[in-house]
Amino acid sequence: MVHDDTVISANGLRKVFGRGRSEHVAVHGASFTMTRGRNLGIVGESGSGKSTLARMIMGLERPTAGDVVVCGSDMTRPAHSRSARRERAKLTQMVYQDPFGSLDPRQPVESVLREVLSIHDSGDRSARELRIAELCDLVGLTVAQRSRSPRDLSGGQRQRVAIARALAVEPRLIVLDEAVAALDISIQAQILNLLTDVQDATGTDYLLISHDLAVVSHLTQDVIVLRQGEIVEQGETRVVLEEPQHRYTRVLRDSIPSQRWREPGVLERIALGSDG
Ligand SMILES: Nc1ncnc2c1ncn2[C@@H]1O[C@H](COP(=O)(O)OP(=O)(O)OP(=O)(O)O)[C@@H](O)[C@H]1O
Repeated sequence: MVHDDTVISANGLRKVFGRGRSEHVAVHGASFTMTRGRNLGIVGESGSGKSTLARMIMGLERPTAGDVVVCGSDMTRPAHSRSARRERAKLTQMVYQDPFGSLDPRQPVESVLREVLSIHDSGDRSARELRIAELCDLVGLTVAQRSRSPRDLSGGQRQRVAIARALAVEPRLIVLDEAVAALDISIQAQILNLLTDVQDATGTDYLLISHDLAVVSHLTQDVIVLRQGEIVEQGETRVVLEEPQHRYTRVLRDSIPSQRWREPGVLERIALGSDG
């Protein structure tokens, strides 16, 4: 049964690519629930099916079997009409590892946001300009940075633009697909802190795909562990990381050289420059 506070309800989600001898099962019957106010992490090594699972949740990949409902909307069916696609965009937005996945390198930041707002927002021109300023303030882009294009910004600034672009639509859920993986550790910490502030301000929930358990433990309350397309463990992030029940989770956890995910607040300390 789907409750009002259910953000994602996935039942037996399965994805098979190719046919015959080239058939590959990327996701084997994944079932789980994500609840409002509890960010969910999906962890697993490269090729374990994290992005395929996320793409099915967003309605970008059609499942071979099973179904997924996001905030009451069935994402299994293709969204053919423009209004259906617009409705879907208001449910979920994605922030990628490479911001150029959602940004034109040459389009100035303000123009990116203006375009998104004009598609999704019925407000007038002056309301849109106010909203652009509000979004840039929220993600910490200076006035000078707003008139630049993404190719003239740093990696961290570009990720701020990608986050502002996602927020412009006021989605119920933001999917962060390795969104901080390409950033230096101190910039990574700044963006994670920004994501926490944005969540406090907007109430958007996050689905976080990451191979980095420090990032997962910083931002999520619940976690799913994927191995070769199968969920081998799921539960509260703290419990799963502290007391993994599955051997694969232990291997993932122990493969982090410094075990730094254990230290509460380690990312904040790095961001503040007080971590040795
Ligand atoms: N369009 C596709 N056609 C065929 N195989 C695919 C396709 N997309 C993904 N796969 C395969 O499905 C498996 C899961 O891929 P997926 O990208 O979901 O993994 P991932 O866990 O996100 O990996 P990474 O962390 O490296 O991004 C991989 O073996 C991949 O090669």
